[in-house]
Amino acid sequence: MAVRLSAAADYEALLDKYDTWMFDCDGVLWHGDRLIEGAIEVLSILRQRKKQILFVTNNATKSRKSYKGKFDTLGVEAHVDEIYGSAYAAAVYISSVIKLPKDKKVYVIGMKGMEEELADEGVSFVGGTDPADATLKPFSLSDFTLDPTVGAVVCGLDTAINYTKLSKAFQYLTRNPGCHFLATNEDSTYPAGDGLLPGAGAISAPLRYALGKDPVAIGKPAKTMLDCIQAKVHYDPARTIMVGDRLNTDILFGQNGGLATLLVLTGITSEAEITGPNASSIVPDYVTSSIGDLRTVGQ
Ligand SMILES: O=C(O)[C@H](O)[C@H](O)COP(=O)(O)O
Repeated sequence: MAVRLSAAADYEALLDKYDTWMFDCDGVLWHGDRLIEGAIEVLSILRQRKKQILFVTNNATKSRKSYKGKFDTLGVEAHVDEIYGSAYAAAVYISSVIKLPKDKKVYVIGMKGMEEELADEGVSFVGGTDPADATLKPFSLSDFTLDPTVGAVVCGLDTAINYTKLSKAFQYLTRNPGCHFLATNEDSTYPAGDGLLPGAGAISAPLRYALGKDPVAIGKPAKTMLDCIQAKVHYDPARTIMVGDRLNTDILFGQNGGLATLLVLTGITSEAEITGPNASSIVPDYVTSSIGDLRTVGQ
């Protein structure tokens, strides 16, 4: 049963209990480019209390460096080595887990952030934001030249997705022997501004349906993301809390990593999913309405 936080003493107790605070971004700290009320103040209180802060996002559209730019624009203090995105995790997975040979490339369905993280890991890639793949003319196999050096396809959120990209990815995954099928994350939707938009999971869905197989998913809730963080940062799981808005990614990620979990109701998960007859089997340790509620603790 989740503990519903409400009194200042509840939040004060959480601050005493946990030294490392991992924050999801979309739906917890902001919606699109709109900060959630109180987010800046709470992060400032945590820093004043000398807490370790990490940002753990499934959004693969930005690299760690470009995410730092978003934090700066929004006036949120953040340092690049505190930011862990699924594009970074996917690039590390390809270079350090799969150990894709240097003469092999990755076909990218995704945006600049994925390309920047692959480049930072020294991984060659094609596709992505290449204008040649942005064409909206009907895809024809006779116009397509298979690149035999493509050894992996990585699929992330791509707001310029089209039939050409899906068809090229399908060719590589069915005609290049041993070609890896990877997804940065599998979020079905994400909160943007005043509503929801299809997430990365909705981008890879056509490929998994056409192929009849699932990709290896890198982001939350997979432990791969936590492995990337543990390779860079020391933290004590017993004194670490994951703050998220989605049960099947953020909260499950925390549980898979042996972390405490705090669900906020400013993003994807609604009250009906945690109480009543249709409540999810994924039960967070704590629930509060918004991250802004923690402002009630003394500065
Ligand atoms: O890829 C997506 O679907 C979205 O960018 C993702 O859902 C947002 O990631 P979050 O910051 O909530 O982990």
